[in-house]
Amino acid sequence: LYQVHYRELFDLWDSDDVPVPRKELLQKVKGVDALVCVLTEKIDAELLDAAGPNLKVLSTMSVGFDHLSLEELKKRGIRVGYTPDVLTDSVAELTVALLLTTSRRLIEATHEAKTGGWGTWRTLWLCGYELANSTVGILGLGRIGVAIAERLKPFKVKKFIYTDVAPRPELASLIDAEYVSMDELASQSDFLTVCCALTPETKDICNKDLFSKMKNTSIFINTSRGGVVDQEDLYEALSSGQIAGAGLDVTVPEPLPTSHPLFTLNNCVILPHIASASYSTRNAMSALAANNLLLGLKGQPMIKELKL
Ligand SMILES: O=C(O)[C@H](O)CO
Repeated sequence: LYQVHYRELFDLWDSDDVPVPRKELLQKVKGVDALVCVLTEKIDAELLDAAGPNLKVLSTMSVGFDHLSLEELKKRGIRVGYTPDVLTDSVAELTVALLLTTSRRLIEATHEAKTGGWGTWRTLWLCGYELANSTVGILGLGRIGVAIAERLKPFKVKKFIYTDVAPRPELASLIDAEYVSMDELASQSDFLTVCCALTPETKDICNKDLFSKMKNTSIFINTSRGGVVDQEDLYEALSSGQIAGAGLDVTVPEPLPTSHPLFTLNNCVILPHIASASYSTRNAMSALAANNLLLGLKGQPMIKELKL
């Protein structure tokens, strides 16, 4: 009985291997009151039209919301829940792991050890860059940027700097970070980590112009969204030695085709968008997404709701 009831009330795409095919989603969404989605689903006018006027609540299991057409949602009076905060620790932890993997060349090193490249101990072999006495730059200071800096501080970082649309003194004071211009961020950072959301303003913000101002000993890290980086410019900067290395957890597109030129570079570490992928965080994200949805359906304030 429970199952029959359940099936009448819910429709679940029960596969973690492939996203729901768009055609199927457009059919199944028809007439629903509420929808939970992840970042692989584009929630745009076409989908909202297919859902129709019953749809009152959308809950995305993500902190990012660049897959949602906020304007279209607002126009239709649809409330939107999302999942900030619960993933901050996991994303910050992975960012530190990716930074160290890139700067200390761990992927190259394990490859050499496994494939016979490990000869005698050599003075400059596989040397990288260390955090001690470095300047770490944060592009877009929010909860995640602060959490990354808090984790990096014990590595004896000398200075934290950040840029954003405007100074964020409250957050910056938590990590003693100095507000600088974009140009200063580029030229002073030994490690530059991107933590901003993808918006029309930040699209391709990490481009030739930024890379050309960076030191050729600096490491670029992105765990936000691939769209903030001009990947052709990044390839150029990495292959010409303009910058020392890059660690990316996000790309355009995702998955990044295995034939992509960035995969040919030893100084580029690419992860498949796993920053929040810990069991506890994904559980917390899904519980928050479900609770946001239920509260929205009851007409109550969601735990985490986007202001449209
Ligand atoms: O937006 C998000 O939530 C991350 O990219 C995936 O956890």
